[in-house]
Amino acid sequence: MPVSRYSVPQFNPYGDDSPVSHDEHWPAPRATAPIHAVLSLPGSKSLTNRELVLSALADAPSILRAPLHSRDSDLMVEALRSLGTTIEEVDGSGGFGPDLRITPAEELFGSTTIDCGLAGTVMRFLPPVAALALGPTTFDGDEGARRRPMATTISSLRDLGVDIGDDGRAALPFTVHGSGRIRGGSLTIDASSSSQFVSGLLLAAARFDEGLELRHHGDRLPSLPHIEMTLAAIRARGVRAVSNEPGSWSVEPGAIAGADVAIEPDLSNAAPFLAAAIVTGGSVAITGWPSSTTQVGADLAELLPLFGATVELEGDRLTVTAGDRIRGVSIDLSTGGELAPPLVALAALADEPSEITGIGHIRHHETDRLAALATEINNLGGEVTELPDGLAITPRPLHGGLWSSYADHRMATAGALIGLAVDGVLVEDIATTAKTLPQFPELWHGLLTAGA
Ligand SMILES: O=C(O)C1=C[C@@H](OP(=O)(O)O)[C@@H](O)[C@H](O)C1
Ligand SMILES: C=C(OP(=O)(O)O)C(=O)O
Repeated sequence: MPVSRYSVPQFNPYGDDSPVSHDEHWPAPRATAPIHAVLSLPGSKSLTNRELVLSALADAPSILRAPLHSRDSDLMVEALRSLGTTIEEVDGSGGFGPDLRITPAEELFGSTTIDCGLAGTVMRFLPPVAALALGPTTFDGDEGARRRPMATTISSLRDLGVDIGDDGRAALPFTVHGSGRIRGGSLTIDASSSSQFVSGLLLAAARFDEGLELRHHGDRLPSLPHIEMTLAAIRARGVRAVSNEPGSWSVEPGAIAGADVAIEPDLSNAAPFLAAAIVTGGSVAITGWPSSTTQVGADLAELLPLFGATVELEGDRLTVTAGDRIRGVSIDLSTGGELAPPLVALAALADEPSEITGIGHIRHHETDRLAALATEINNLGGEVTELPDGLAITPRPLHGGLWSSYADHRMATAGALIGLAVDGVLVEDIATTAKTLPQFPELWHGLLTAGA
């Protein structure tokens, strides 16, 4: 499988030609004055990977403008190419790499192995696509990917009549023996550990003979806005896709249209940058902020004021300005669990205790994020306690030390955020930010030099 220019081994966060090892310890820059910066960010991972899948399943070519180019999106591109989709780079309309032209295959072919890396969107969105291909497709990924829940993807495809072998495994690696079609119909699944189980089925469902009536049965359903994002992306391609009642969705069978889609900036990746304003007593503005969006990162406009900040949206520029103190918060973050790492780091720097709950499912993200955040903040002198579905954070004076990233991009950026306020924080494996934002170290250094 070709290694793309954004893949981790070749990614150098320092901007020169020397190779960067995952073992290198990155001295997190310490802010000595309030940050005042304006920046723009690359495209959304969640939107890019949905649009890539829908484009591959469409009945005509598509163009993605300003898509994300990162490890997760490159893995998706390579996987779809290996199933027969043509994906070409064309002149870029954004500042972060080329646009993409996607020409669907006449017929998708398996007989391939897909490297999922650590990308939830690749491992949960592509098995249904592989079932629509002819021939076997083996899915595998990083060591950490083999620990992520896959049982619902596997059992749901089996319930739809797809052959996934039977070695008793409910995790990567596994092989989908695609027959080129899925009958579809009614299906009940347990998506309590990830909304991606729902999104993966819905994205392919218009290509099932009978479409899909999908129902969730389980004690909770995290990340609902991501399911709304999936439905909106499908509808924008001319397919009827609705949620009839909470926890139930239907997609009618039919052609998925080709489209010309502008990908919004990644608003979840905006979180550490906006939080940097609060940590340093300054202000940070992000340009290209959409006026309406399905991205859960838009909730930062309501979440950051809870920490005492002011948020203003003027045109396409969202500005966060620090208050005179960092307040503690009590938040249920079940809809936006991917925002937890930067918000927990912010809470560790507040002047009163916080509780962030509703996020038991983030134990199944890139790493067990509840354990990882508690361990790393406590190693620096903090007091964070794990709750069954969240964290209790009591701010303590923090000291420098090594911050482990656990191959988790959001752990690495949370360490950088703490390092702004604490001397001597060394972030292990900053290169892991290439999962969704290869430019992170460069943009972060840019924050500190802005206006200097
Ligand atoms: O569908 C998506 O693009 C995503 C869904 C969410 O997953 P979970 O439901 O597993 O939290 C989110 O946390 C992840 O970063 C991206
Ligand atoms: C949970 C995340 O990623 P994934 O898409 O791999 O699930 C994330 O980006 O925070």
